[in-house]
Amino acid sequence: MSGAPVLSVRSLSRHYATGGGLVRALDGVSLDVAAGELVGIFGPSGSGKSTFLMLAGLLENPTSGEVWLAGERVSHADADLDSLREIRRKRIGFVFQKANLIPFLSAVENIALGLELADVAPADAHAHGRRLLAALDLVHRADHLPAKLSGGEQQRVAVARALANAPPLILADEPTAALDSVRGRQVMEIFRRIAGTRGAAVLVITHDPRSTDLFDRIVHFEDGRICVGKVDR
Ligand SMILES: Nc1ncnc2c1ncn2[C@@H]1O[C@H](COP(=O)(O)OP(=O)(O)OP(=O)(O)O)[C@@H](O)[C@H]1O
Repeated sequence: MSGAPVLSVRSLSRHYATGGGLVRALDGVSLDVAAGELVGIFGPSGSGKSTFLMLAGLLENPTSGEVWLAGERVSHADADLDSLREIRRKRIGFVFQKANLIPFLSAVENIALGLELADVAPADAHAHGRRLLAALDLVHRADHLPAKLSGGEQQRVAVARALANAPPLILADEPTAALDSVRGRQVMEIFRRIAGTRGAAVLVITHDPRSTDLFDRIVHFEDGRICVGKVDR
């Protein structure tokens, strides 16, 4: 459906039954994110940010509520996670705190791998990987193994890998937490660029208040909910 938000989350909850009682990790969160939007997710530790990203990213089912992608309901309490794998692979790019690159593959091979698994010819996958690395000022490191790259370079490779199949939705969970402020800023600026030039919807969980100027919108989580009154800057 054209015009629909890239991501629409409706009354999403995730509860865990633990020995100590019911944990309401996420408790009725609704949020729409449009194409081209860069949204920052802030909130104290344990406020439900990562849980939200896992559910929005179709990595877990909610206890209740729904996740819609481009106007299509894809996830709900009874959704079959296995059947969501294909949607996840094609339509969502993930970046986590650690780059988690495959150590015995070069930077460009790390990016190309997912494309090759999706039946892109190896030569095309590698050429595309190099183009992405060039866009992130990293093409001179294309043939290096991850161990030869700095933390910031590894994280940029991870961003390139997430972009490889041009997903309309990028979800990043504290992608700059392991980086110094300069490199962290670089990575955040790349997300800004991706939203602006590729029209991707990008959600980034961060604790770093130094990047707030880059976001179109900031959402604050507290106790598994979005803080009303703090939704927009
Ligand atoms: N599998 C689980 N079982 C029980 N409780 C859980 C589980 N996963 C998360 N929680 C709880 O849900 C709440 C929200 O956790 P979540 O990881 O989403 O918070 P967060 O805001 O991402 O925190 P941080 O900033 O520290 O990463 C926390 O109280 C956490 O302990």
